[in-house]
Amino acid sequence: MVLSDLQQQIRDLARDFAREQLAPGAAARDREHRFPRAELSEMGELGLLGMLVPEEYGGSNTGTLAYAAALEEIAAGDGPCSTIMSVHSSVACVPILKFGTEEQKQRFLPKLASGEWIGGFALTEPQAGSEASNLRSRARLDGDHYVLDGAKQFITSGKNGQMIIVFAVTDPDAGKKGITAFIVPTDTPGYEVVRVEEKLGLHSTDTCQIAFSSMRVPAELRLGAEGEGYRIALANLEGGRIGIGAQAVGMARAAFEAARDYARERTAFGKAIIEHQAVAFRLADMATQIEAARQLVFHAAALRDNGLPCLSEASMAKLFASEMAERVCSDAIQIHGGYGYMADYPVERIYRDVRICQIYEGTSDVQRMVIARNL
Ligand SMILES: CC(C)(COP(=O)(O)OP(=O)(O)OC[C@H]1O[C@@H](n2cnc3c(N)ncnc32)[C@H](O)[C@@H]1OP(=O)(O)O)[C@@H](O)C(=O)NCCC(=O)NCCSC(=O)CCS(=O)O
Repeated sequence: MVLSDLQQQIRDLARDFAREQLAPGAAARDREHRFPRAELSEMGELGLLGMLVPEEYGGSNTGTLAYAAALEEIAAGDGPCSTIMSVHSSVACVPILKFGTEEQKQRFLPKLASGEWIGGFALTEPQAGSEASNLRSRARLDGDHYVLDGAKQFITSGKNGQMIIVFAVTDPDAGKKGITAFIVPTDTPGYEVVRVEEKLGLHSTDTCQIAFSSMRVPAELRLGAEGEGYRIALANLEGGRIGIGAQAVGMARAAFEAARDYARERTAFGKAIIEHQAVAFRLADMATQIEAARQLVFHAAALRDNGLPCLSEASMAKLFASEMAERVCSDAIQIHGGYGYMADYPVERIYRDVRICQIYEGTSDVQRMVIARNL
């Protein structure tokens, strides 16, 4: 897949920003568990947080392929920033764009596209991960408000974000067709961050358990029709999975580049270790796997840009890229030897950050289920 001149320019802008503004502070933010608020504001100013939003709503409207290329670059500079960007763009902005009323689009998209607001997506519950329709959160209509009660788990930007798309059951007898989506500003009374999870990687993102107790959401913030929520969730996760594939490629590439550069510098047995065939072949395999994953991601993105079905292709891209990325990051550590295991070198952090790509927005086995259903 060859990017157009414009897509290359957008990718290069993201690459320069990620190298100059994100990568230098990534280790410190990881160590200090610091949310990248200033960095996100800069990303908003550059148009990187509104890439899937049309200009009329304040976005840069670059399309999914340019978005995937840019997201790879952001991920190569800083995995956590790419997670926030991916969730914000694919599963917070796009649902409003696709299913929102004109009033909802006017009210929320400009703030999201500029980065003034960061968005999230709350489908998962403590008992409902892969079986996403098994929701217990309830929403009942009371006058001109819905009243929401329940809990959500693993919600990116649940604390530091300003708006979350929330899924809850409005008709318990209707199964998957009883789920409804809502746009919930996080300052809504009754929205509570119960805890921010401690986790293996992505330390500068907030991954939250959220509780809603008698949370009153105005009826005009219902997204789509009553009962349409599950379809909205799955349709947007399809796009989200392309983004996570791109993130995985970017983090794998960063680990690969660190290993390649280290192999050029480090000597053993009288020569740079890259001149040893074992190391050179390992690097060649890593580069090949990264390129293969990138092409799967770009292919799914191009299908989506052309309005073509890409359910399986999005799952294939996420599955292959995320599993590839763990192998490549592990190989990158191996090439660094003992130093690769130490926090002084970036591969240790990237290895921790990339692991989640096989889990969130659908585990590898969920992707296999989706692919297998469509064989
Ligand atoms: C494992 C699953 C894929 C199983 O799905 P289901 O069997 O429950 O769903 P279906 O019955 O097939 O579909 C229901 C309904 O939706 C329509 N649909 C499905 N996919 C699409 C699509 N891509 N585009 C449009 N519409 C779609 C389908 O046609 C059906 O409609 P009708 O009944 O025909 O009208 C699924 O459960 C699954 O994906 N599980 C994983 C969930 C997951 O990824 N969770 C993570 C959420 S992320 C989060 O909450 C916070 C973390 S974060 O990222 O911050």
